[in-house]
Amino acid sequence: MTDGGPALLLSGVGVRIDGRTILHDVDWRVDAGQRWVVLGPNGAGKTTLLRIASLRLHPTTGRVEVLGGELGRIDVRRHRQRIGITSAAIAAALRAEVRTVDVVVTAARGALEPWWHTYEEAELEQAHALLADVGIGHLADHAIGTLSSGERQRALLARALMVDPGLLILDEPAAGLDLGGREALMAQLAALAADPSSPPSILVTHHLEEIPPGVTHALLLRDGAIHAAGPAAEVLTDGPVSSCFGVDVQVSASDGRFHARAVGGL
Ligand SMILES: Nc1ncnc2c1ncn2[C@@H]1O[C@H](COP(=O)(O)OP(=O)(O)OP(=O)(O)O)[C@@H](O)[C@H]1O
Repeated sequence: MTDGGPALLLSGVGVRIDGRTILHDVDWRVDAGQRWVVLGPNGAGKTTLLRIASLRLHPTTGRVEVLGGELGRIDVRRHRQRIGITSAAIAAALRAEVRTVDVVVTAARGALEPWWHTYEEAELEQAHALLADVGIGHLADHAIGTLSSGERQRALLARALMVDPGLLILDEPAAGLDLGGREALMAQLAALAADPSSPPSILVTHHLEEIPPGVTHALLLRDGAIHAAGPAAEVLTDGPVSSCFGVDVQVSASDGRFHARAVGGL
């Protein structure tokens, strides 16, 4: 983090592609100690928003500041190195034969293959320690392609943490996991959230059940615009969630977890 400033600051951000508005007038601030969840219907613009937050897309309008650097005035490649990210795109880009520990350590150079760079013993030790932290230390020497989906997600989480990030971005980390895999990941993310030294984070999901305990804030996106944003306990409630998704839902919360179910006829 930088001088107590925001990890992420978006002002008047808009994205237009081929004459179509994908994001519109987004103002958003993520501060130290905050853990955000971003929710919204298919096509709402969540992935586009994450691409901007991770410095992978320039907006058409507005201002983007990440970890103290303003987009347009920073070396984007170097700055990206300070953002830990897990996404299906990274998972898909990994060659199945790469060892799990190499999937983690290569993040230190922004690489996907171990032979492109040399790594110090201390970096390999850190990668092993991170795998142990996320509960899969015993799989360090296994090829990433042999891991279950849940184990792979945890390996990606370790990879994201390898860069000692100032901002952690998790794009649908629980997508496709079975109940056991999802709950193990939720426990892992809850432990991370409970650690005061963890960086601020942004997690995108489609399901309230995939929000880990410890999330502090929520942003609801609809049609490319912010529908609601603020403390999770206020935003993740019947009214805002129902109107965002266009479905009458009842939201319940217990022990830091959220559940939504439709009420009335669909
Ligand atoms: N490169 C692009 N060219 C054209 N349209 C795009 C491009 N990227 C995104 N879009 C469109 O922008 C809208 C928002 O897409 P985005 O992927 O950000 O939504 P999302 O909220 O992540 O959706 P989902 O929940 O389905 O993953 C969609 O209608 C999509 O088709």
